Amino acid sequence: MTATVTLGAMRPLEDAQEFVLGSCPPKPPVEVARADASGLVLAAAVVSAEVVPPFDNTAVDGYAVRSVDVAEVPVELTVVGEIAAGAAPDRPVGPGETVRIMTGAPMPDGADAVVMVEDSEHLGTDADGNERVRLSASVSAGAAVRGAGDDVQVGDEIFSAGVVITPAVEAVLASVNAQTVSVHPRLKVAVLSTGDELIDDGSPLELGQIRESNKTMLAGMLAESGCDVVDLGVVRDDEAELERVLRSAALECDAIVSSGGVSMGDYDVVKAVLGEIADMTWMQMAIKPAKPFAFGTLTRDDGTRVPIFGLPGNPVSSLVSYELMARPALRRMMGHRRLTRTSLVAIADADFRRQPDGKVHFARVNGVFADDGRYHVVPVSAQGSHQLAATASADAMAVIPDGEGVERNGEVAVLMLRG
Ligand SMILES: Nc1nc2c(c(=O)[nH]1)N[C@H]1C(S)=C(S)[C@@H](COP(=O)(O)OP(=O)(O)OC[C@H]3O[C@@H](n4cnc5c(N)ncnc54)[C@H](O)[C@@H]3O)O[C@H]1N2
Ligand code: MOO
Repeated sequence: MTATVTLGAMRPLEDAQEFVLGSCPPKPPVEVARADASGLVLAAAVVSAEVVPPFDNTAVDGYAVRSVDVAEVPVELTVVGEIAAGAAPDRPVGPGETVRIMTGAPMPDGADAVVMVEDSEHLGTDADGNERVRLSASVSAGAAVRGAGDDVQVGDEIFSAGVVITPAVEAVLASVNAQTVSVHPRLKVAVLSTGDELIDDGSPLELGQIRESNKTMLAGMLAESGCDVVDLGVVRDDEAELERVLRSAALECDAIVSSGGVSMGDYDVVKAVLGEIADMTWMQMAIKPAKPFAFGTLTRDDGTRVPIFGLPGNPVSSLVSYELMARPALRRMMGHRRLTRTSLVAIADADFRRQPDGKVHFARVNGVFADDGRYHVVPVSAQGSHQLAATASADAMAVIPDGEGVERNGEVAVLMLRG
């Protein structure tokens, strides 16, 4: 395989994103049990085979009545039975009669409305042994009755392809007895970090060593994106070992995310190995941070192309690169229609000064929705690409176009990082 090295010219972000998305098509649909589908994206519309609610039922606890019997109130009626939720009525309601009924219970024949229990007074048993109640509210036909099918009818297309299976969607699927659904499968994504300087076993650091942190972050971000994560650990600077790990990950996983080794280092094991076994493009993107980025595919024997995202090693750059490059692509593979984070126009509560350098800057910010209804942002305290401590609690990234920056009180586009 040959590696394409883009030197000199920086690639516009949108161009790089389009290039990556083009190699990350949605995974073919699979039929899965509803219980395993939470968070996944429907690949086909769901048409209901059942009605919801399945029968006319009461919306309140009270007395099922014939509405004509309560046209004039107060009125006394004979209580001829009781229907709890889950029970079936065993007799109709005749003139002058009522049935005590609990929320959700089926309406008995004859009754066409329900008087709330708050509007009743239990009178006890009369001389003939009949239980009597006085009702003080007049209700019209249909009052407090939830008709069969007034939520979902047989044949309704309740969800279209592309809908995300949230807990509420899952509940509706349960309510119409959809036992399986056609979805884009959950992605299994391998994550690794590379470099002999990385220590992840808690041992004391020697000069030159640092603690591994990117993989910890990326594994969490992948899980947050709805992927199953396969942690490949820290792979040492050993070509044979890295090749073995990557090849085996490509057999088992739908995508691979690595951090480190994508910049200009004289000799880099990641570059050497990926250049050998995958079809990689090494880019310098016109953004800061996260300028260096690599993307490619490793082709399995069966022809499946497994995307590989080579994120930069600097921790903040790794985070930004994941957000801008890997997350949208992985979401596309999982069938999501909306690939990017929520964006909005915010008010800069501080100067966002910068110098022209041909790049779009992504400043990490904290923000609040203020009383004026606008989102107000200030930069986090440190903006270096090695200063993850400041970025970790950022709410959003402010997009500062090439130029002199944005002045305090000016408008600035932001990409939300959470929520
Ligand atoms: N001559 C140039 N040097 C650099 C350039 C450039 O354009 N020309 N770009 C800089 C930029 S921008 C970035 S970002 C970094 C990207 O470097 P690499 O992706 O090659 O990553 P490394 O060199 O391996 O590491 C960079 C930095 O990050 C630390 N790191 C790496 N992995 C981890 C990890 N898993 N956990 C925590 N920290 C990690 C590593 O120790 C380095 O400090 O290149 C610039 N250089
Ligand atoms: O991507 Mo580097 O992002 O500017 O530190």
